[in-house]
Amino acid sequence: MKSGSETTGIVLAGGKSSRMGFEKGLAEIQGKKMIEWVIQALQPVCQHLIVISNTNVYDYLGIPVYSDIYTDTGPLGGIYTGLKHSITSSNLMLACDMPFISSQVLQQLLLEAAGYEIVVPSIHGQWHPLCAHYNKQINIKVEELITTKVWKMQEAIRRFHFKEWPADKAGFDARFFANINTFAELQQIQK
Ligand SMILES: Nc1nc2c(ncn2[C@@H]2O[C@H](COP(=O)(O)OP(=O)(O)OP(=O)(O)O)[C@@H](O)[C@H]2O)c(=O)[nH]1
Repeated sequence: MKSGSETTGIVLAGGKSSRMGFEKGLAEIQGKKMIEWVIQALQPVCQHLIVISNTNVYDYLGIPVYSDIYTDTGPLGGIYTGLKHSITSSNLMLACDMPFISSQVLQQLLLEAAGYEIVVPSIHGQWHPLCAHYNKQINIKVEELITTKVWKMQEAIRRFHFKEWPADKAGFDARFFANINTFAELQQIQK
């Protein structure tokens, strides 16, 4: 394990992208792929970066890509695989379809992390568990939840010592946390 002050950025890109119709991390917004926007935001605040995906389309990024240990278990399965491969206690989990996230939000989230197993940002009470801080030590319990089919993120998070961080009260608005799921949403953004 690396020193306590280091953080791993874990990009979740192992979903089916069925609503987008193609691998959504590769969708382009202002000349850059969504996953590249996400990595750009993570880079200044993370010493290590990994991607969790079940294809080789992200190999070109030049950062380690790992495939899900438990398949078809949704984001929680991706979180498990990410934490398993992480070599730091501190981990920023980020979905590949959140291109508007910023380093400033992530930096602030890191400052909120001490003393909790999970810190989940919220905007007007709406949680964003796929842009959140996770301690590696929770992974044994995450595996238990997966194998007992507790796959819903909110239900899973409530089993841990967690904190909700109201990001709106810190001056960040919903746009930072927007995720792009459909081709129509992508076209709207590209206009
Ligand atoms: N590693 C991994 N990531 C996942 C998995 N399911 C979803 N994700 C990621 O979690 C984020 C949110 O995923 P969703 O949009 O809910 O699901 P999706 O399967 O990607 O997309 P849809 O098929 O359109 O629902 C995205 O970054 C996904 O890549 C999974 O089984 N494994």
